[in-house]
Order: sequence, then C-alpha cells, then structure tokens
Amino acid sequence: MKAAIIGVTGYGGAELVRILHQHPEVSIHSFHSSSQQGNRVIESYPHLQSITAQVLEDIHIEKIGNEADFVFLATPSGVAANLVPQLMNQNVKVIDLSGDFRIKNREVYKKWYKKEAAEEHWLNEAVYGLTEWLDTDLKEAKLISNPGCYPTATLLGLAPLVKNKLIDEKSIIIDAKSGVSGAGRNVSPVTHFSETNENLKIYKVNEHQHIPEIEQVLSGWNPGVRAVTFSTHLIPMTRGIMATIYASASIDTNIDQLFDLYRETYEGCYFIRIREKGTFPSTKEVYGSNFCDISLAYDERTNRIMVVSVIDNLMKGAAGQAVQNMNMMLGLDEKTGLDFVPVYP
Ligand SMILES: NC(=O)C1=CN([C@@H]2O[C@H](COP(=O)(O)OP(=O)(O)OC[C@H]3O[C@@H](n4cnc5c(N)ncnc54)[C@H](OP(=O)(O)O)[C@@H]3O)[C@@H](O)[C@H]2O)C=CC1
Ligand SMILES: CC(=O)N[C@@H](CCC(=O)OP(=O)(O)O)C(=O)O
Repeated sequence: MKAAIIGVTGYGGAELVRILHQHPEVSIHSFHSSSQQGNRVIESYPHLQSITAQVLEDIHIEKIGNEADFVFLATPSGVAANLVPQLMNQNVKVIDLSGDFRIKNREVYKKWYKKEAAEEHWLNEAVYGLTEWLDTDLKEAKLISNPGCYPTATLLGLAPLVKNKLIDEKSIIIDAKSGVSGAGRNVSPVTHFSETNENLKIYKVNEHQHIPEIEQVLSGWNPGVRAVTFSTHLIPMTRGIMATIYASASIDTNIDQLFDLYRETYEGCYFIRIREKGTFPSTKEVYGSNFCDISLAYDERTNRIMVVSVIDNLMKGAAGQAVQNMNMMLGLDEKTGLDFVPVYP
C-alpha cells in the first residue's frame, strides 16, 4: 500500500516518516509541501538522510488520488477542511491529524477554533479515531479524524470511570502539561527557547480548543457529563504529555477495585499499560513510543480519585495513533510497524 503525506515538513509529518519507514505493509509514495516544493525532504530534516532522497511535491490532489491509497494530513487546522472534500472525490482514504473533523457541531468548532468548520457531510463521514474506543469498524471508514494529543491522554484515562458512571459528573478536573513539540515546528513568542526554558506556563485558560472535543466524547459515553475543568501548561521538555485527572467518587470504592476495573477494561489493549499500584508513570517512560501509561490513586479523606495518564504527544498523541488507525483500516494487527520500546533515559 502507498501513502502520501501532506505537511511532512512539520513534526507530526516527520514522525509519520519515522514510523512508516519500517512499516512492513505500507510505504511512503510521496511527500507534499505547500511552501517548499522542489526542496529535498532532508533539507528540512537532515536526520532523514539515507532514509529518503525524495523531493517535496506540491499538493496536486488528482495526482495524489491516482497514485496513493492513503493520505495523511499533518497540517494546521483549517487546511483539512478544504482538502478533504477534494481528496474524497478521488476515492483515496484520509487520516487527518488536525482538529478539523473532530468536533461534530459546526458552531462549536467555529467558536473554539475561530475558523469556519468543515462541510457537514464530511463531518458526518469522519470517524473519531480514539483507537481503543472506536464505535465503528475502521475497515469501512474513508475518513479518520485523529484525536487531539491532550484528549487522547485524558479520554483514555477517564473512560473506565465515565463509562461505568463511577464519578460525580460535575467534579472532573483535568490538569495537563505538554512538551513544546506539541505546538508544532514554527517558533512563536510562546514557544521560543527563552520563554520556555526554566519556565512553567499555563496557557489558553478556559479557552483551549480541546475542551469541546473532550466534552463531546465524555458526554457521548455518559450524558451526565456536560462540562469539565481543563487546564494546559507548557513544560520545558521536547515531548510528552501528562494529564493528572481528579474526580469525586459517586460510589463506595477503594484503590484495589479501581485497579481491577482499569486492568479488566484495558485487557488486550497492547498500547495501554496500567501501572503497578503505588507507582506512577512519567513522560520519559513512554518517550518515542505509542504507549499510554496510566496509574491511579484514591484519597479516602476527600473521596477523590486521581488518574495519571502519560503519552508521547507526537506518537499516541498524533502520528503513532494515526498509524494505529491505519492498521485497523487495513485489518492489520494494531501494533504493525509501531512496536517501539520507549527511548530511555
Ligand atoms: N505536535 C503535536 O504534538 C500534535 C499535533 N497535532 C495536529 O497535527 C497537525 C500537524 O501538527 P504539527 O506537525 O505539530 O505542526 P507543524 O506546524 O510542525 O507542521 C505543520 C505543517 O503543515 C504545513 N502547512 C502549513 N500551512 C499549510 C497549508 N495552508 N496547506 C498545506 N500545508 C500547510 C507546513 O508544511 P509546508 O509549509 O511544507 O506545507 C507545516 O510544516 C496540526 O493540526 C496539529 O494541531 C495533533 C496532535 C499532536
Ligand atoms: C503545547 C501546545 O501548544 N500544544 C497545542 C496542541 C495543539 C494541537 O495539537 O492542536 P489540534 O489538536 O487542535 O490540532 C495546543 O495546546 O494548542
């Protein structure tokens, strides 16, 4: 099978190259850029020397449609909304890493992304690709909307509690931290070295575009969940997200029951690793891998459950989950080409 990558000069695109280079069933047929056509891929990414000698092509939809089986869109929000209808006309399957097809309500997308939403028809066609919690068979899907990085860590961490109605739906607080690669390759005043180094910064307070995505999924699982408190922080590290999630238990519970629930729920999910009781994951323990590591605590004094969920934002939070979804579309083992051991230290 042949894949095309649009937006390959960005971090998500580069990570797709790293994964697909050693995927046994899918090869990268073409690399596309909106600004650097004619340049070699290695001019953007010298670390790919010897991996590819290919040249960046422009985004010629008809040619891509004729030549590729899959297109990965690793482009900023607003781009996929325009490209997807054209690509769908070419009968090529698309996996979009951006937020353009995640939010089903067009007005909600416009409010949080401050952009026009994609066409209703294609929003309805898009399958939300939180791989462990798919509600449809991806073999039938034409368009996959890959979840956001923070929503992936958060939703995987909260699913067992929310689906089983074990927490007070109004009590959910998600305190999340991300490495700087989460903001993409372009430097901005916020991500500049001098701003991030030796600094811890809260940002987009009550305005983060992942709030409606998290609420949409949680309320689909349990209509009692309406709104969550969600805060995001930039941490001076390159990769990784930690979501520390707090909620009040709505039933009598204890830590052993909670661990049993999480182990049973995620039994058979290779990429979800429930930690030993009393230990907590750190971001480095999933660095460069597609794992989401989760642990739990229960405080009897406050009746509060705490979930700690970590991912690599560029892997399970973006390119890794995109390839996991591609594997599901192809009917392959979800691990195919993705079984990376985390890089440590
Ligand atoms: N970084 C992360 O951890 C995560 C990112 N995402 C999402 O994935 C997508 C890609 O993210 P990331 O790789 O970090 O972003 P980057 O900013 O690093 O890269 C995005 C790439 O998109 C291309 N691009 C920009 N404008 C256009 C345009 N108008 N048309 C076509 N291509 C364009 C650029 O390449 P060129 O100039 O060569 O065309 C650019 O290199 C984004 O939507 C992001 O929000 C999702 C989860 C996690
Ligand atoms: C650290 C950092 O800045 N992270 C980005 C993640 C953006 C992203 O992935 O955007 P979409 O999922 O909406 O496409 C942010 O918080 O906006």
